[in-house]
Amino acid sequence: KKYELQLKFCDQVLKELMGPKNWYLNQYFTHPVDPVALNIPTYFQIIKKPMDLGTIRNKLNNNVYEKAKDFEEDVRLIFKNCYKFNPEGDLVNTAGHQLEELFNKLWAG
Ligand SMILES: Cc1ccc(Nc2c(-c3ccc(O)cc3)nc3c(C)cccn23)cc1
Repeated sequence: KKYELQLKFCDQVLKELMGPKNWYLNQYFTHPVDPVALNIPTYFQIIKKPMDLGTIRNKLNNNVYEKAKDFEEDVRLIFKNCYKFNPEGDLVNTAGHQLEELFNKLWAG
């Protein structure tokens, strides 16, 4: 009840981030990174706390987040992981920066 309104806003923001309009950016972040499928065997040695938009969707649906701040932390973890693994200038790194810009705009309300 207490943070219901905050979490409704999170849902709205997530819908936009994951929406088809932004597929060219979110396509890399909608599912957990699969190191086997992507042939990046070292991923879990580099990234200790994997996160993705699909996992966030599940956590939001299952009321795992108590408040908006917890949701925001997970979203920003996606970008942090992306920049740590994908070198500046790479396709996925650039997509991460652009999705982060969109998130910052949406988050500012
Ligand atoms: C050899 C190689 C190099 C880079 C990548 N990056 C990458 C990532 C990725 C996303 C978030 C993240 O924290 C790390 C990686 N997701 C993808 C996808 C879905 C397709 C192609 C490349 N992708 C994959 C393989």
